Amino acid sequence: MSKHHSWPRFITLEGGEGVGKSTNLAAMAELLRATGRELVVTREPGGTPLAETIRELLLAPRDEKVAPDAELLLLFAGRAQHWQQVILPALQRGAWVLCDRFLDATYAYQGGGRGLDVGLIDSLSELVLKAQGPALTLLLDVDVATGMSRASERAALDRFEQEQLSFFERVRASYLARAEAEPERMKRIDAGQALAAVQRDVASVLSAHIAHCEIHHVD
Ligand SMILES: Nc1ncnc2c1ncn2[C@@H]1O[C@H](COP(=O)(O)OP(=O)(O)OP(=O)(O)O)[C@@H](O)[C@H]1O
Ligand SMILES: Cc1cn([C@H]2C[C@H](O)[C@@H](COP(=O)(O)O)O2)c(=O)[nH]c1=O
Repeated sequence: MSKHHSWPRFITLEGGEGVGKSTNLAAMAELLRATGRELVVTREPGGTPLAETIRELLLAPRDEKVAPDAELLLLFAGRAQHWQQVILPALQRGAWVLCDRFLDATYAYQGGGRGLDVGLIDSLSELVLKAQGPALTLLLDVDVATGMSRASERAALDRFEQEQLSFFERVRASYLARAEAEPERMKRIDAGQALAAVQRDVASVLSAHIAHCEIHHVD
């Protein structure tokens, strides 16, 4: 395996369903824009026209059972396109990239939730990302019942949101295990707090990271 490279200006936001990612993304973007650098805000699955088409395929509820391997390959097809066309060029020209979900979601949903072999995810990740990834990941974490009740306030549930609670318990456990294994990169935020407290914690972690990048003049 190649040596891992973390891009300091690549930041990802993760968590289960209804944890408040969309709600917190705008304030995060504002903090990053205040640095005066270019900011690219993007998401996975998606982030390019082709990858957004793949997102539609992945999220649409359907009668046909989707094979977990097929789901995984579709995710990585979209990720390859997104990485090569959007994320990597932005990082190379010195921009911040703020991405709503990335590789950790695959370990959590396809590894934890679907029970796919983690070695398979490692291999696809190596192929597509060549051991590159974010220097900072914020994990918004709340108990599954709270997250699902927040998510279900929306009009229609997508194919993932229609899964059983036990699926989301495995997703959450997998996210938490990753945060515990990589505490420097992946910061858990208690998303069960009132929104103002969540936003304060998010801003504190992000501001510390921005200050670190500025002090150390990272490129
Ligand atoms: N800390 C909070 N306390 C109470 N409600 C919240 C909190 N954070 C977000 N919400 C509410 O929960 C709902 C879901 O939030 P949001 O859409 O930001 O979640 P999400 O993580 O983006 O969801 P998904 O990933 O499923 O799209 C929204 O109605 C939002 O206003
Ligand atoms: C990147 C990624 C995403 N998913 C799932 C997780 C969510 O249910 C949907 C995306 O929708 P949201 O608007 O971001 O909540 O896709 C996944 O299973 N694996 C992944 O790698």
